[in-house]
Amino acid sequence: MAHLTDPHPANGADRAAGHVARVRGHHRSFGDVHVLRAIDLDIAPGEFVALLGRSGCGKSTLLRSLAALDPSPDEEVDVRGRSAVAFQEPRLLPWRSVHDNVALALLNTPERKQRARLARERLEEVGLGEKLDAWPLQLSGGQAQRVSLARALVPDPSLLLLDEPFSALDALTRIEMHQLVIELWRRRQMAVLLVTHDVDEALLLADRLHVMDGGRMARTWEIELPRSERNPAHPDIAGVRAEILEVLGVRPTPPNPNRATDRATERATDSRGAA
Ligand SMILES: Nc1ncnc2c1ncn2[C@@H]1O[C@H](COP(=O)(O)OP(=O)(O)OP(=O)(O)O)[C@@H](O)[C@H]1O
Repeated sequence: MAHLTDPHPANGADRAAGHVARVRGHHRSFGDVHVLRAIDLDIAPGEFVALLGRSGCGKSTLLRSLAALDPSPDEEVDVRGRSAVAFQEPRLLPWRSVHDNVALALLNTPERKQRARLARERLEEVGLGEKLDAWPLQLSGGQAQRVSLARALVPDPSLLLLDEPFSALDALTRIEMHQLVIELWRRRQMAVLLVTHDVDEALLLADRLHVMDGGRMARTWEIELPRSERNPAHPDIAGVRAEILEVLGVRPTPPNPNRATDRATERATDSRGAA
């Protein structure tokens, strides 16, 4: 496992050559408040990148720049191919069926039958083929989040942006969603940028972790260990975890490897100074 402490990783140039996203010297201010300061980030095709940091450090603002939800100069933010976002709240229309919530994202597909087929396929992909006619209010939180993911997959994104999509879910549902996202990422070979407060989630899912602090990239880690071996008790994982918590200013509490839910429930939240 390589620990890259330089905010400008040595292999950044290689990544930039075939990137889906390249951010260079990106600044963003709201009035007098500088929210993003000289951000550099490269995401290669098929990479899984996690973005951690205390509340207000600018994670969602950076994600919004990558999703082109906020305007950014082309020379600062360059995203190739299509990007799509799923948010913490599924943002479904309650008066539309599950199927229609996904089909509505297919407005560029003029033919109704084709829209219906594509919406069904996306919902089957996230394991909701049986819920086409259900109403959003009839769904569990995890199912609603699956619909949100199905909708994000509509444009076949080369970059999927996930803004804390699992943080409102119970621990066991979160574990199922982790499996689903990894399955989708492998099958579709898309890049994923996951914004999360959950250090263990980031360590389990991502190839590369960035910690932001005060609008800057503070530190980067690359995780080369196969996901199947990413046990919280593994010395490499435990070591990186401790380093991340230190950068976040959180006193670590060791996870109990005998309880699967510990990994999902223990979170380094911003509001508490110590865990
Ligand atoms: N449209 C806006 N207008 C003014 N200030 C904003 C706007 N969007 C974000 N900010 C401010 O920018 C800062 C960074 O916000 P951002 O949502 O990016 O942080 P974050 O790291 O994602 O936080 P959290 O983890 O709580 O979601 C915050 O202080 C926030 O209040």
